[in-house]
Amino acid sequence: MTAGETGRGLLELTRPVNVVAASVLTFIGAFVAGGVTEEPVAVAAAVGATALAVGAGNAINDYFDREIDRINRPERAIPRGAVSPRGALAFSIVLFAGAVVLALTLPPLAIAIATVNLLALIAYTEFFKGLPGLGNALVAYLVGSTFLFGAAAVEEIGPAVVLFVLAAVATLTREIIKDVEDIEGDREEGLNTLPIAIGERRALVVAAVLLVVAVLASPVPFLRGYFGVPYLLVVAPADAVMLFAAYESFDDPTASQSRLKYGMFLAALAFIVGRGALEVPGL
Ligand SMILES: CC(C)=CCC/C(C)=C/CC/C(C)=C/CC/C(C)=C/COC[C@H](O)COP(=O)(O)O
Ligand SMILES: CC(C)=CCC/C(C)=C/CC/C(C)=C/CC/C(C)=C/COP(=O)(O)OP(=O)(O)O
Ligand SMILES: [Mg+2]
Repeated sequence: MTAGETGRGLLELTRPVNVVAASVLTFIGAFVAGGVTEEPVAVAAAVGATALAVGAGNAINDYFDREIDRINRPERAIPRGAVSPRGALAFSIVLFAGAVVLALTLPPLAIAIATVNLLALIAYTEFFKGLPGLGNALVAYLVGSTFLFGAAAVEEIGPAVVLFVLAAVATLTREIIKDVEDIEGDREEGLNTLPIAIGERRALVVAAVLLVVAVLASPVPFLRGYFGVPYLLVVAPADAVMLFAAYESFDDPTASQSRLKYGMFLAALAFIVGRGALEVPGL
């Protein structure tokens, strides 16, 4: 294995797309709270802590999942031999340490959120992933919490709570669909995920109902005055993509979970556009 292949493997372990996306969510939390210009250093520290924590969480997840991934995802860095399990664990520990250092520079509520999240990231795979729905709910909380974390960094949590709920419910939907996709490997490993516990179709119905609830609630940030009218113009197509993905999940969970992720990214853009529109007179 060359140094370049190992380096690429380590980068891959972090799931850089998720690292960037989660970091953007933390920024949005601070942006919606109106604190980016007043507290740029705190916002940068919160975004950095999120990036390092998500990278660490993904790396330690692949370390703990290395046997499942030999079945479900043999192309991943550890099963294909690009990174050793011990190397992945050491890399994760370094990233976790960096997240702690940055989080400790933040206000008490942000430190509290980071403490819960870092412990949850370490505990997720070993203790929660195999519990029907609980593992999914923990990942959903983690994703939604990024908005709270960014808002807590600038000490104005209010508007982020609605975004927390929307992101958590949409992520819960996607996590359930991902478990349907991974059901064979999870079953081999003795994990009692929701699709294994209640059946694939029932799990997909639960996922679809959750998403419909989130979509119906998606106008709330506009109704509460957190976002301007342009928010509705961007969240509407995002809602349509996510609803189609939920419908698609019954036939093709792989395509569905991927499309759902893009719909959620578009919804995150709607949050940025919606809050930015309030700064533009007349919008
Ligand atoms: C209805 C409505 C308006 C919903 C809002 C949806 C929203 C803004 C969701 C945020 C989701 C998002 C952009 C998450 C960031 C990416 C991330 C950290 C995902 C969580 O990763 C866990 C996942 O299981 C990893 O698997 P994979 O993504 O396949 O690598
Ligand atoms: C704000 C702070 C301090 C932290 C943010 C924490 C966040 C946003 C975490 C995002 C969610 C995350 C990275 C969870 C880690 C565990 C993980 C990758 C769960 C999904 O993995 P599996 O259920 O094993 O499925 P796959 O590995 O096939 O994706
Ligand atoms: Mg995994």
